[in-house]
Parts: sequence; structure tokens; C-alpha cells
Amino acid sequence: MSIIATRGLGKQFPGVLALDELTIDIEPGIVGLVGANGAGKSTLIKILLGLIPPTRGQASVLGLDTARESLKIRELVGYMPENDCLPPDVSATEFIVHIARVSGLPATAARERAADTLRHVGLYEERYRPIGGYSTGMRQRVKLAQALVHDPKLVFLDEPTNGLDPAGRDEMLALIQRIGTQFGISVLVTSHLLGELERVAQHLVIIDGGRLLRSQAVTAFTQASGVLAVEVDDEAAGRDRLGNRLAEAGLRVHPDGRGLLIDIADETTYDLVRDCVADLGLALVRMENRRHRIEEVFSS
Ligand SMILES: Nc1ncnc2c1ncn2[C@@H]1O[C@H](COP(=O)(O)OP(=O)(O)OP(=O)(O)O)[C@@H](O)[C@H]1O
Repeated sequence: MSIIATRGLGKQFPGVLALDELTIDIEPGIVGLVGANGAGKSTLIKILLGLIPPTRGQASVLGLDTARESLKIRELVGYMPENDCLPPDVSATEFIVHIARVSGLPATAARERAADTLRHVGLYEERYRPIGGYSTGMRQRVKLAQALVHDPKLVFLDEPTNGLDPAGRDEMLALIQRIGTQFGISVLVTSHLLGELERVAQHLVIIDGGRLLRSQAVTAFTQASGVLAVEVDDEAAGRDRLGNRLAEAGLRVHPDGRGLLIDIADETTYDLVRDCVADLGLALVRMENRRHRIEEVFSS
């Protein structure tokens, strides 16, 4: 069953068409929603939560219609908004317990659940200090915890890596992966960086100017671009001799650092490389299928 389905979804703000004829079907798992700033990602999430109505079309989340069943959707879905929306004067524990209570948990269960959730997102002793003194990374974790505390089936994470340094980004991406795999919660996560979600998402939806550019499995983005990375000993001289020989044999070859990148024409490419290496008396150091990064697929 699709966890998210939209049909001809459109959203017109005064002077801006934020979403245009968007039709997507998304299966359970970790899904990346990618688009430049202003592409319409937050608008889509707000429509899916029933926070704003679409101008055209329909949408459903977990089989529930966003126009008629938005309260039920919000019971089952967690939402980490893009903007900073945390109260500075209370501690993370107080805030998350409050959110758990608002979600309907009794006092004791809310306290236990809040402690567990804060531990899962990596907040420990600091959870007793007021949020106002937190770093950006800690604030993002509190926002994530409030999205998870009511044990949702699905979470919408809007730009969770925004403002984080490279190490913070990696930690947040690892956390998202754990939510999807270990906790079995489906995730829709947005980013304006095409390459960022490649590692954690199983499926990517790419939108541009409110329109759908692509919606497909991450593996499908790179499948058709088979490239063989080959390295032989004898450094540049060996590389160039092999490159020339393979080019004469009709393969497309590009030097790449100490090795070569060879476009895989068909199954015979592997044998041809092996035979040429042997004929030239070179030793093979590395031969592996290299998948193009998604950014490369798009730039080409
Ligand atoms: N309430 C609103 N009123 C008018 N225009 C809006 C409103 N909300 C969003 N927009 C416009 O709709 C377009 C899509 O905005 P949206 O916030 O969905 O983009 P986004 O992909 O989430 O980008 P960002 O990450 O920068 O928020 C933008 O041009 C934005 O200025």
C-alpha cells in the first residue's frame, strides 16, 4: 500500500504556483524529497498533514484523505518542521513530556516515553538544561524527538540537516537511517542537496518549481550508468597503455586519477579488460563496478 499518494496536486499562493499537477505514489521505507529552495517541499508536507488545503487535486497519507481525515493523519504521523519552533525557557525533557501528554499519553507513560525518545536521538544529561542554550545540532534532535514521541507510523522531516556541520549532518543521516530500519518507521525527509539523501533513502522524489522531475528507487537512478573502475600496477604508464588498448578495441575509456573509468558496453567488457591486462603483462590492482553518484547522472 502507498504511504503517500497524490493526484494532480496543485497549490497556488498569491503570485506563486508552489505545486503544479503533482502525482506521486510512495511505498513504505525511507523516501527523500529533494528540490531547490522554493521547489515546494514544505508546501507538499503541509498539504499532506492537512495543515493547508491544496488548490487542486487530492492527496492521501496512510490511506487517509488529507481533506477529510487530517486529525487521524496527525495521530499517525510525526512532523519535524523546518523552522526553529522550540520554547527557549524549558528543558528538552519538559518539552517532550508535554508533547507526549498532548498526544494523549498518561503522565507516567509520557515521562518514560520522553526519556526513551531523547536517548534514541542522542540527548543525555543536557536534556535537563533549558533549550535556549542548545547548539543547532541539539535543537534539531529535540525537534526530531517531538516528531517521534507519540510512536508514529510515518515521520515527515523537513530539512533536518539544515545548519549542521559535516559531522552533525552525518550523525543526523545515521539517525534517520536507524529510524527507518531499526524502529521500522517510514520516513519522508526533505533536502535541497541532491547528493545528501542518496546514502539513506531507498526512494527519491525530485521536484523543481512545484513539478515532479523524477520519482524512483535510488538504485534506478544509477543502474543505467554502468562504469567499470580499473587500476593496474605500473601507475600512469600502465594506465595509459591499457587505456589505449581498450580504446582501440572500441571501448569508451576515461582516465581517472591512478586508474581508468570504462563504460560497460555489455557483459563482454569485463572479459576484454581482463584479456588486455593479461596481454600487456600488467597486474590488476582493482576492477569494480562504479555506480554514478546521482549528482553526476543529473549533471550529464
Ligand atoms: N504562505 C505562503 N504564501 C505565499 N507564498 C508561499 C507561502 N508558502 C510558500 N510560498 C511560496 O511557495 C513556493 C514553495 O515554497 P516551499 O516553502 O514549499 O518551498 P521549499 O521547497 O520547502 O523550500 P524551502 O526549503 O526554502 O522552504 C516558494 O516560492 C514560496 O515562496
